[in-house]
Order: sequence, then structure tokens, then C-alpha cells
Amino acid sequence: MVTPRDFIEALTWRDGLDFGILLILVYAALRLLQGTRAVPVLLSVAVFGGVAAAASALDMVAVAALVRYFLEYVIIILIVVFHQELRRILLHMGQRLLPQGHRDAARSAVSELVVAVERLSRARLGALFILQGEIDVLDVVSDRGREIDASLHADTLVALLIPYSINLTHDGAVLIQNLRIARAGVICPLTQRDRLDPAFGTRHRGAIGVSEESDALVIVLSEERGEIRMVHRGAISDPLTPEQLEARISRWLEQPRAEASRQAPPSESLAVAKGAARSYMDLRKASESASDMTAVRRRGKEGAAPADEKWNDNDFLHSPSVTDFTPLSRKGGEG
Ligand SMILES: Nc1ncnc2c1ncn2[C@@H]1O[C@H](COP(=O)(O)OP(=O)(O)OP(=O)(O)O)[C@@H](O)[C@H]1O
Repeated sequence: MVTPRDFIEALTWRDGLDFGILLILVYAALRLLQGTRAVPVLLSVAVFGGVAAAASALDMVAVAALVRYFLEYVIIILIVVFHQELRRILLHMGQRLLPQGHRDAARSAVSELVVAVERLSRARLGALFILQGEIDVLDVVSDRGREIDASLHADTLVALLIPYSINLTHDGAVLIQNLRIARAGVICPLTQRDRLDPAFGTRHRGAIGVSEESDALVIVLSEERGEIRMVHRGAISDPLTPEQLEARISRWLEQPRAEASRQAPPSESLAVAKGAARSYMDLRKASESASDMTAVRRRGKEGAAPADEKWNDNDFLHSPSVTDFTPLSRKGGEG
């Protein structure tokens, strides 16, 4: 009979390495799965494993055979049920393995975006930036705008949003996909929520609307107040400083894209939201004049009621407001 001492003496450095790697893998898997719906299922599988082992030890042939038979198929069942979680884990590992150069490029793209937001905010120009997550934003928007396909540079973003009538991209949202400027002039579905801050017009309603229908991270700049806010999953933050914004975007980018596997929060149907955005488009097309845009804005604000749906993240709720920006241009600009 092998004693524990014999066992320990027979161990080689390879066994130690083997065991160490196994421990790290199990620890990493548990950390990645922490808080997901996989944990209770894995616990159930562990219970089945325990039952199989106990049944074998007690020579309960029928039970042991049945449970072993089930466990043989469990791996396939788990792959099917948890394909989204597995995808997330692999994506997460892939992100970690990305060369430093890629991460630096992502960091610099984020700071370009934040620089653009800061410049636009100081100039009191409104803007809407949609950072696409896993869900294709183009499937939920009411108007796809114009293709841009450019690197994410502050100068390009600012140029796209200068409110002159000859600049056909300034109206609507800028869509950022894979940290590139994909499109501009995108029209978002308006949220149908009626408990919104009355100060929020159609731009903010569009920001909330697109975030309700997708897992995108949306940045909205108020032309009237110069405030910078973030919207995610239908929740709008308090005003943020550019530093807070940068930290939030970086954190969001570092998160594995598990968002798409979660259900979007309950919202009015996409058709209704799209209809509302279309009515905005119709009004906009009806006349390009400033008076009609004023009517659109008023309409957006009239639909609003006092209470506000806020981002439920404390950091956002207690952030200082961006009030030190000097207004340089008047609402509406030339466009
Ligand atoms: N659904 C939408 N999708 C994308 N952009 C939109 C949408 N609705 C409005 N906008 C943009 O927002 C601009 C201003 O709209 P409005 O004044 O109603 O917004 P707001 O929420 O009050 O924002 P601000 O505080 O900047 O005035 C429009 O000229 C248009 O460029």
C-alpha cells in the first residue's frame, strides 16, 4: 500500500508544475465565472460527480452507471448552455494577450475621444458619441447616417460636429466601432420613457433610446449646458468631468463584452422607439430651418416629466458638474 510519504517522495518537479498550472487554471476560471449563472450549474455538476464517486465506492452499480452516463454528456450540455460565457472568457483572455502596442493604441484612441469631448464641451457644441459594444448599433438606429471609416482623432471628431449647414455630418450621432470612427449623422431611436429630466431634449432621449436597445456606451454632450454625461443600458449619469469620462470609458473597454449576453432592460418596443425617432427625422426633413429644429427640441422636452432616471453608479451620482466651461457659441450654431 502507498503511504502519503511514498506519494510525496515519488513527486517530481513536473508534478509540481502540473499541479501549479491546474490550480492557476481553476482559480482563473472561478474568478471569471464569479457572479455568473454558471456557478450554480457547476455546483450541481460537482454534486453529481460526488454522487457518482460515492456510488462507485459503495458498489451501487446502477446509480453509478446512470450518473456516469449523465456526466459523459455534461460537457456537451455545458458548452451549449454556456456558449456566451465561454465566448466571454476567450475574449477576455484574448484581450489580456493583446500586445502592449494594441493596448497603447486603445488608450490613445480613448484620450483622443475625451479631448474631442472636452473641446466640444468648452465650445458649447452638442454631440452624441456611440461606442458600440457587442450588439450591432446599426440594427437598432433609425437612420444609419454617413460612412466615415476614419481613425479616432480629436480633430476629425470636432470637424465632423462643427454646426455649419454645409457640414452634413454635424446633426445626429457619431458611431465608433472598434475604436474607429465608423459613421456620423446617425439617428438614434428615442426612448419612450416619460420620467425624464425636463431639461433633456431629443439628443438625450436618443442617447437613452439607443442604450436601451443595445449594449453601447453613449456619451452625450449638452449644447445648452455644456454637460458631459454617459448613458448605458438606459441609465444616464450625472455630469462628468473629462477625467471621469476617460476613466469610465477605459473601464468599460477593459470589461469583457458580456453585456450582449444579458437581456436589455425592459423598454418600449423597438418599433415604437424607431417610430418616435422617425417622427424626429420627418420633422427635420420637413424643413432645415432653425425654427423647425426648435420645434423638435421643444417637442422632446414637452414629453418629459420631472423625475429623472439616473445611472445607479455612485461614482456618477456624486460627480462634480462641469460648470467651468466657457460658452463660445450659441445653441443651434449655423446648422
Ligand atoms: N434621435 C437622435 N439621434 C441623434 N441625434 C439627435 C437625435 N435627436 C436629436 N439629435 C441631435 O440633437 C440636436 C439637438 O436636439 P435637442 O436640443 O432636442 O437635444 P437636447 O437633448 O436638448 O440636447 P442639448 O442639451 O444639447 O440641447 C439635434 O440638432 C440633433 O443633431
